[in-house]
Amino acid sequence: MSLQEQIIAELGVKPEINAEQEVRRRVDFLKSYVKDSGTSGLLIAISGGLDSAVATGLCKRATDELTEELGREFKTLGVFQPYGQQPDIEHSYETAKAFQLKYTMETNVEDAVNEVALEVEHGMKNIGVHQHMSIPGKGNVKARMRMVIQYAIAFEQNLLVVGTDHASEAITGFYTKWGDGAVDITPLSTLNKRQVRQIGSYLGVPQAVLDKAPTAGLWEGQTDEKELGIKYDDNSDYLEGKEVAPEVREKLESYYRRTAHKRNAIPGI
Ligand SMILES: Nc1ncnc2c1ncn2[C@@H]1O[C@H](COP(=O)(O)OP(=O)(O)OC[C@H]2O[C@@H]([n+]3cccc(C(=O)O)c3)[C@H](O)[C@@H]2O)[C@@H](O)[C@H]1O
Ligand SMILES: Nc1ncnc2c1ncn2[C@@H]1O[C@H](COP(=O)(O)OP(=O)(O)OP(=O)(O)O)[C@@H](O)[C@H]1O
Ligand SMILES: [Mg+2]
Repeated sequence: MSLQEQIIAELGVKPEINAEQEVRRRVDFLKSYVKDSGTSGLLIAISGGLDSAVATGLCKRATDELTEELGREFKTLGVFQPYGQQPDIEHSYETAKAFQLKYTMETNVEDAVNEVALEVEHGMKNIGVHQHMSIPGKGNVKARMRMVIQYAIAFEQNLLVVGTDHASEAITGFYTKWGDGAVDITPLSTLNKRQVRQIGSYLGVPQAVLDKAPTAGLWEGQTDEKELGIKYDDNSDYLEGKEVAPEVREKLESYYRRTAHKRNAIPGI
């Protein structure tokens, strides 16, 4: 078995999908998990990007169907979490509107993130390091602060935190460990980015969101493809078992190996 075949098997990616069937399967998965968990629904952080828009569509269908079938209300709560001013925040609001979310809120992470950064910089002085936090380091604090706030709200409202990780991110480990990677349930797992977009189009994700370049939004000008040096088309081809250029294969497999610690259970002795 080649490494490509092993990765595809581990991440459970199919070479092609039927959007309608995949949506049904994933909505059913969310419904049965929520029902068994005894919670009141789902919390999804909406960034204005594609993955969270698709997850929002799935969550809303699941909680609407549960409400109808069980005769009591199940919620999908959409949480917008800008750091200061978010230039594309209108896409988050458009997503919530497209899926007719009844419950939304905005929680700005800027002050909390800057407070953490100040404490880190203060602490580092004690070991003789006099510098600001690095841009990627502070980016990870943003992702983790979002997670802290999501879990605080989820606890208060008896909700589960929904993650947006999918196979194209899992293979590269392109998420913050214990940040956006720390969630209760991942309805997009086993899909590559092309398939996430296919499902998004089927669900009615706003066109502007379907068309935009994927970004973590952790610093100005950041895009996934620029940071990783790999196009999602190539990443998706690889996960569909297709032949890709040798340099693409090498890069993907190198990210996969380096980020194994994010996908594995915590090592102990
Ligand atoms: N071998 C090992 N075994 C166990 N743990 C290991 C380890 N190597 C590092 N670590 C730990 O992992 C930490 C590094 O991992 P992590 O903190 O995640 O940091 P890292 O993987 O370096 O950075 C996160 C990456 O994900 C991207 N990201 C973040 C958030 C959202 C999105 C998005 O698409 O929206 C993308 C971000 O742009 C960046 O490229 C180290 O500080 C260390 O604590
Ligand atoms: N500004 C934000 N507000 C709310 N949630 C956010 C924000 N930034 C990131 N998130 C959360 O972190 C997740 C990971 O971000 P990621 O960029 O991978 O997904 P996305 O933005 O939904 O889609 P895309 O990858 O196409 O940009 C998001 O899906 C969302 O749940
Ligand atoms: Mg994004």
